[in-house]
Amino acid sequence: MERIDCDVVIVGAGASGLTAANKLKDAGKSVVVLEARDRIGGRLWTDDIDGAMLEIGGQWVSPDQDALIETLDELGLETYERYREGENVYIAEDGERRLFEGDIFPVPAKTEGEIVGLIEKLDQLVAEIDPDAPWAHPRAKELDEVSFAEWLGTQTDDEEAKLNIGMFIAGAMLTKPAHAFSALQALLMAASAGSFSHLVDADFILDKRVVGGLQQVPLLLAERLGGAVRLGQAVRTIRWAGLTEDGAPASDSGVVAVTDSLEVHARRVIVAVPPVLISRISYEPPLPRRQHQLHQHLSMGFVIKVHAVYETPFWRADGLSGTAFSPYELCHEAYDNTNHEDPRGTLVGFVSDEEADGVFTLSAEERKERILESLSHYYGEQAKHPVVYYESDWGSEEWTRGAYAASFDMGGLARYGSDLRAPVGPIHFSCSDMAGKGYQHVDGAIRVGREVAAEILAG
Ligand SMILES: Cc1cc2nc3c(=O)[nH]c(=O)nc-3n(C[C@H](O)[C@H](O)[C@H](O)COP(=O)(O)OP(=O)(O)OC[C@H]3O[C@@H](n4cnc5c(N)ncnc54)[C@H](O)[C@@H]3O)c2cc1C
Repeated sequence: MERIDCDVVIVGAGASGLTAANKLKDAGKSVVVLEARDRIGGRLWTDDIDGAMLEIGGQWVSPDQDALIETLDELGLETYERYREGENVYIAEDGERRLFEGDIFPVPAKTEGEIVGLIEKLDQLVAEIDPDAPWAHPRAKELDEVSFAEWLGTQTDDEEAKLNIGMFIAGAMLTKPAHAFSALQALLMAASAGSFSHLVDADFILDKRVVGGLQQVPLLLAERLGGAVRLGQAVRTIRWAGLTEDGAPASDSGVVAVTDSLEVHARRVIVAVPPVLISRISYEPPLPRRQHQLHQHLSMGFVIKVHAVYETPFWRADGLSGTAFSPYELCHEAYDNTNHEDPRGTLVGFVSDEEADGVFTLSAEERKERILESLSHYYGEQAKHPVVYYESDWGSEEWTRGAYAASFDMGGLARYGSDLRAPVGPIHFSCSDMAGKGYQHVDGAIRVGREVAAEILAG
């Protein structure tokens, strides 16, 4: 077994762990980053699939994400705007295809009124929520005990309004059905992006992409660490001294992170993995009861990101922006995802939660057919014939287990949220799925990485 000694060992070479590692290194600390996969980046993964550059994981940057934007500037990365000229498509319950401009879907006037009213109501509630402490809201417990679907039902009986508003958080963000998470969890999701209106505004939330791909962020962050990142090193065990009865570290002997071939001895460890994977590591002695409990109340959402590349962005010639929504379609949202200066056109569509479960019961061929059929409802027959087709399936990725990120079950956020990021002796936690601002996004991963590094430097 090879032994390495350093100040801080970081488990996970995603954006969060690598940000923390860079901040610590810049402050003069020695760091080692242990990564289970044979690549850097975690949920950021830009790859060549059949000759097309695809963003298999995260890709969009919105204007409020200042931690990510600062990092892009520091790394010298350029951004470009998502194509958005022309009309958007909405498909109604009866299958009618309607074109529209702006954010509000072309629905009957009564439904439109309900949608506008719900957005206003949600914006007001979201303004009361501190994304770093949603559990501190005076009605946190009450809002965490009602599902978002039920809460919507208390506001309106207009089914189409409920489905559309639900979609912005359920299918499009937490990627769980609206009955599976609380109203408080929905408010956190919106508060983390600044307002509910921001989530409704595709031009805001899906504003820019990075030339050459967003995986360059973790790749360049890793490069700055020299040889400190070790790939193919799944951390199996973390040894530490435990806590005394009053919660203080039992000794200052530090930690040992153990993989199949390495032992890294350090003063502190940052476990920078999705929270659902924290308990995949054995802790000797075990983590306290509170962590044992809280880690069982988080789960990953599930979405298939579908990439379809065509010889040309044919929809543009039809006057379409590529932006398309329908709560009644298998692909509930889809966009023009053409790469910077690429003559070929790319569409990206999303199949979420129970719809994703459903299509994974089909053969790969049938699934592709169903998904392309859905895209063709938005863009016409040509959508059925891509030259490259790919489904990002993060549910099958052992070191992620879902997409986009983790959220609490009903009641879990108010009950456990405040302890999610609390360090346990020399063990610290960092991940986008623990962020307030930028929650579930790269921006949040960077923010938490910075904060955990500062916490260690201050201690
Ligand atoms: C399909 C998809 C689309 C997305 N779209 C966007 C988007 O457009 N914009 C946006 O901002 N965000 C998006 N996201 C979310 C964003 O990618 C993540 O929030 C962010 O990358 C998470 O970074 P992280 O470092 O917190 O975690 P991760 O990237 O998950 O990194 C954790 C790392 O830990 C490693 N690991 C796990 N267990 C161990 C272990 N025991 N030992 C060693 N290593 C371990 C993993 O392999 C991984 O590399 C998307 C995510 C997905 C999946």
